[in-house]
Amino acid sequence: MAASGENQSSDRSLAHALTAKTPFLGLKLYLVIAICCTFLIAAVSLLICLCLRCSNRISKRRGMRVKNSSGLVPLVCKEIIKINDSDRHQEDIKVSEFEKESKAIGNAKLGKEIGIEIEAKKGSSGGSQSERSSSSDGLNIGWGRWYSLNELEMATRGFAVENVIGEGGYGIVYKGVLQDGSVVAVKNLLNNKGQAEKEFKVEVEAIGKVKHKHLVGLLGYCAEGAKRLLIYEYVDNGNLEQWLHGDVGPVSPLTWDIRIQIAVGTAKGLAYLHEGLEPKVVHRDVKSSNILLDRKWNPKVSDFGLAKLLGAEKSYVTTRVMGTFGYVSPEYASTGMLNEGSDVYSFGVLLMEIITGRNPVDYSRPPGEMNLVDWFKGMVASRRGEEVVDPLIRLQPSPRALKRALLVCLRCIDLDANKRPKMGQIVHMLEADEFPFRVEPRTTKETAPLHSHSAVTNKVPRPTKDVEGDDVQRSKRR
Ligand SMILES: Nc1ncnc2c1ncn2[C@@H]1O[C@H](COP(=O)(O)OP(=O)(O)OP(=O)(O)O)[C@@H](O)[C@H]1O
Repeated sequence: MAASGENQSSDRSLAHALTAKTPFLGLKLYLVIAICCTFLIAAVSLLICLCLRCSNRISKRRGMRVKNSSGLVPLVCKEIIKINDSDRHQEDIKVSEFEKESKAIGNAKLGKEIGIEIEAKKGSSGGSQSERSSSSDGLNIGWGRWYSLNELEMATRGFAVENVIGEGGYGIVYKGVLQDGSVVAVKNLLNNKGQAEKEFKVEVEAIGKVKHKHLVGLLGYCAEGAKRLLIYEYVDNGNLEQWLHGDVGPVSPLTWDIRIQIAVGTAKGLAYLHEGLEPKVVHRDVKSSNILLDRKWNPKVSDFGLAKLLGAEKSYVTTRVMGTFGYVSPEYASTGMLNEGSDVYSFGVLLMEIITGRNPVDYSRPPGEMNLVDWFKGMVASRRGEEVVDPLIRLQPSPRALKRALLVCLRCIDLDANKRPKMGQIVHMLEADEFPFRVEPRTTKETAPLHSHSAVTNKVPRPTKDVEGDDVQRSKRR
């Protein structure tokens, strides 16, 4: 009884204490306790949430490391190192532009590869410094790889003067030997902010994926700090300009057949850029110093720095006029309107240069001969076509072969860009024995003299399907 009385009195005093007012805002004790408990629960929940997010991030990072260690995607690119959280929003914008670009490029494989690169860019911003520096060496980037500056310095013996192969408008080109013994050409782009970097981006993104036996392959690039370098396959026999205009002695090693082989290979490389890619690529700087040669005189078109991607739906793009004096088509020079017809014109000038051994513009010649195109047209118009052949060619071409080559030149430089043949047609024209002769009346046409451009194109049948297309094959078989 006494015990139960004690219990009752302690319950009463507890209830009294709980309902008693506290100094905290005059609230009753049980209310204060309830508020404290709520705060505590909220704080604990918040803490648990934070821990969960943290562990999620760690496991994501681990997952990425595993993926990267398989070599599927590069962990980071040096360019990405500079990205910090404050740049994050900016970077997201860049990535979406990048995505747009990859869509514009249109090539499914290319888009996929760029997609991988975007993933790598997005994921890399959280990587540690040690991860970044260790992963920058020799990473596969789908079409090529990133090279470290250190690796290139070793390859070129510290960019030694003795390793310089040449110098172009955008930088110095060095010969380099990589650690695995492979020889490369390293183009060290001038640190000229606007242009060089722009060229760099165009080349890297657009040309890296382009592989063709008559195009100089881009193997990869290096971007460290302000340095921008492009690494190309090394082509070991100089460029066409050196062989045409250099001191080769009284007889050129470039025979007529070799010259035509060079012209055909070049045309094939350009045809691939214009017709084999979607969207097409216009080279914009077709000229003899951009035709590299191997020991068997196989040509490789180089220097895609000026390349501009054309959207499939566009027939031309308007852009700032670039290219090299003497090779630029009149409509491109005057309006800046560029399409593959401009490359065809430049190819026509290049073919004239190959045939004649003359520079497109040569101020050391008499006034009437300074401009190759004008002189050439004049010579053909006055039926002196045989006289335009390079005097350093010992064995003259047959009249038939010469006529074919001269006619291709004239077709390429047609002032009406729409009338110029496509590069693919040019390949056929240069290779087809029948061109520009019909199969039957060959004997009579063969002896016909060459006339001026317009006269020739009127008299001789234009290379329609009969000459350029399937029918060529048929007539050959016949
Ligand atoms: N992949 C390569 N392999 C071997 N030599 C090369 C290679 N790329 C360039 N060269 C050499 O380096 C020289 C400079 O090349 P680059 O493309 O920079 O300039 P360019 O074509 O002479 O002039 P521009 O910049 O006006 O087009 C070329 O003349 C060429 O002989």
